[in-house]
Amino acid sequence: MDAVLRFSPALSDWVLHNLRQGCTAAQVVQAMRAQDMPPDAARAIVDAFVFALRTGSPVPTDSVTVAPAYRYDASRLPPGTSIRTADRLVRVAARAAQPALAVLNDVFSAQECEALIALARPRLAPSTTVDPLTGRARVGAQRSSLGMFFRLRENALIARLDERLSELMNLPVENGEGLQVLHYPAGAQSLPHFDFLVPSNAANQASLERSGQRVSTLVGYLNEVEEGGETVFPETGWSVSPQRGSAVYFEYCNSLGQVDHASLHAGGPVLRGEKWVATKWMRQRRFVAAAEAPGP
Ligand SMILES: O=C(O)CCC(=O)C(=O)O
Ligand SMILES: [Fe+2]
Repeated sequence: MDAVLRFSPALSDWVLHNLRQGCTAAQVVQAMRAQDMPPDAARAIVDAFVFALRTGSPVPTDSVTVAPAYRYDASRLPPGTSIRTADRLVRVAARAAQPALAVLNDVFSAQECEALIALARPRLAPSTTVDPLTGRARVGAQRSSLGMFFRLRENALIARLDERLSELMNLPVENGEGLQVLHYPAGAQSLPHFDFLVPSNAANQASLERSGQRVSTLVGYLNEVEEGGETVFPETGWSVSPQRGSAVYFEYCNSLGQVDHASLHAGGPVLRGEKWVATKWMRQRRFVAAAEAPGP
């Protein structure tokens, strides 16, 4: 059951100030605990502010609603130090539990990476993010990358990769959104964001009703970045370095439908060279794009 936690507007101003100055959530929680705030209350308050700032929702002024803590299910990723799919042996380089995350090597061959880049390059357009307030695609103030989507199984290569990622992510191919390729030129980045759709935004309702929540992401690295471009998880201090053919996999929606705020992540600035990634997002149910949905 949700509980309401009240606090002074002065505390609200102080939390906001510190987060805007670049303090991490953990640092702000620590400072509140040092002032004898109970740890769970400090965590819930700071979490609500981080969520509001990252999703463009209104920031709390004197109270937050505390939802039950995220319950971690067993990871959908198959166990073991390597995972054999129909056509490939993927090696598990590292796993973390909270958020459920893994670094995977040999997900894509060098030839597959090159082919994906060559197919995507002529179709790139300025990346959009889903506007957290309207739910509509918006050319990104949050991103400075270029992107495109393949249709599910649109050619033999994409069909093979859709199958492989479905096996790794342990959900049907049909639950996947079309593979997205992003290109970050030098200097580009994506700011910290959640991949799940913020349910409180009315404009996300239609997509959530059609296909359910996004539950997991696999970001595959298609080239060697000379410097920078790590995928960073600021809530946990994790950072994954891009390496051609490798991927970072993470989960953020459990069987209760709760979403995990620890999955906040960003594409760090590309300092030298360029960065290409292929991203697969999985839904709770078959993915139905807006264009396929029956009209009103
Ligand atoms: O570029 C990255 O490292 C992260 C990409 C990402 O977060 C996304 O595509 O949603
Ligand atoms: Fe993301």
